[in-house]
Amino acid sequence: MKTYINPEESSWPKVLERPQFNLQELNRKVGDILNDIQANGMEAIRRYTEQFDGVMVPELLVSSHEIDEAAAQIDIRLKEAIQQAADNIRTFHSIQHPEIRKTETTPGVVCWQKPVAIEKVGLYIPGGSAPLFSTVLMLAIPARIAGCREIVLCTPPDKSGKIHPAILYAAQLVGVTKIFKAGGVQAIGAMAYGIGPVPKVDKIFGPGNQYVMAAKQLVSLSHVAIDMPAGPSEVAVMADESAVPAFIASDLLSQAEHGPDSQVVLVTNSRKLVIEVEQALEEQLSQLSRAAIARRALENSVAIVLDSQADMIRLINEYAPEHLIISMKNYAEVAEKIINAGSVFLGNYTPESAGDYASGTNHTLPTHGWARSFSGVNLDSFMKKITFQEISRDGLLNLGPAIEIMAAAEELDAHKNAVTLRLKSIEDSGKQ
Ligand SMILES: NC(=O)c1ccc[n+]([C@@H]2O[C@H](COP(=O)([O-])OP(=O)(O)OC[C@H]3O[C@@H](n4cnc5c(N)ncnc54)[C@H](O)[C@@H]3O)[C@@H](O)[C@H]2O)c1
Ligand SMILES: N[C@H](CO)Cc1c[nH]c[nH+]1
Ligand SMILES: [Zn+2]
Repeated sequence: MKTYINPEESSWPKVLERPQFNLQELNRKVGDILNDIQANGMEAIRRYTEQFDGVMVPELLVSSHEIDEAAAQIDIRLKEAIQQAADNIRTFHSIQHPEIRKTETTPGVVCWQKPVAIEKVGLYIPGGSAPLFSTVLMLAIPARIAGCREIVLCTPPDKSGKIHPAILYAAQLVGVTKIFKAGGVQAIGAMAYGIGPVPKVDKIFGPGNQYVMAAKQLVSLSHVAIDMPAGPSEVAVMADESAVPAFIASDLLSQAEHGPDSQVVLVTNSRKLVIEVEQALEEQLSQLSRAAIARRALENSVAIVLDSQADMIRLINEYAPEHLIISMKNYAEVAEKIINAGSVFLGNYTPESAGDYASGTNHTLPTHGWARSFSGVNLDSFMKKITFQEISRDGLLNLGPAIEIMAAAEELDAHKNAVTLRLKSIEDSGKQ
């Protein structure tokens, strides 16, 4: 981790720069694969699965036998943990149900908005370097609560053509309707276009590596909606002298171990803390199975010392981290001033892993600064809203003249006429 002491504000964008992809090259490569999939369907999907996942998969659809087999392989303690996490995720997302509220905007003019589930959703579950079965819970539980009719899941097969049993177990537990062995761009193309046994879905959800993220963005230009750009994981920690260096190191490493393109950031007003965190990082790294990945992510990462708390807050809002941990004495006060972050974790006893797995909040969150404008996945993500209105005769008498004047001013006679004809009929019926 590189350390910066009171960097000039003008240099913050450079200091906070995220690992860059060659976007043009990435989009060209991913675009070519998508075109091939559109043109050659299943043959292309099998070919790319062999090329990128190293396995030929004759049948994409996971059978009920494979699902039963997986359930038998899961340890009872893992099943209980998954159940506890699922219950909390269900509780937190259930309270997000929007109310239907009618309002009378003008006497006789009643308007309301009704949330309706998106019918067919596609969930992408990363599987390249770790089987993220927790992401199954994060996506399928709100999809079920929203009432989505078809919940399709794609995830890459391993070298023997199998899917990790915990992914299959979690998927059947929370009501995924079909599971397919497809990863990366192949999976996104299959769900966007509807290829072979994979149905075309209306919206694709889920995180993934740079290829998955680029594919989601490309198919969203013309074929399907997507949740948001959710790419390589990141965390920022704001800490003062009340923080525990070992806890901070563990939180930084928990996101660094996701992938070499992850980024972690420490912002503090204490130089001593930076030194202690660096020592703790070294101690903990030696015990991690994914130490090599985490070390590479730490090369993208920074510790920043800022003497003023107001500057710390401004810098974090500029960075807009996917996850933010606030380990400061006055964390509640600081949290109030955060305007750009995917998910915020308060105090010394709230590790970011809690949100990754089991506290109930969603871990599919905007990365790469997209937290400035996107929310993480929530119940609303699986719904669209239809507006309704009903206007009575009196209502049209009250509102009609304004519509006529506005339509005339926009020189749209037919629009005006749709009101004028009705007003005239009301007038005529009053004369009889
Ligand atoms: N933001 C979030 O909410 C969130 C949540 C969980 C995970 N993540 C991130 O998701 C990512 C998961 O990445 P992953 O790689 O482990 O799994 P992945 O499933 O996203 O990607 C694996 C797939 O990438 C494709 N691929 C690999 N090399 C390729 C190449 N050269 N060209 C084209 N396609 C290629 C393969 O088809 C493979 O199946 C990590 O970066 C992690 O940080 C983010
Ligand atoms: N931290 C990831 C989101 O950025 C989610 C995750 C899944 N499993 C562990 N962590
Ligand atoms: Zn994580």
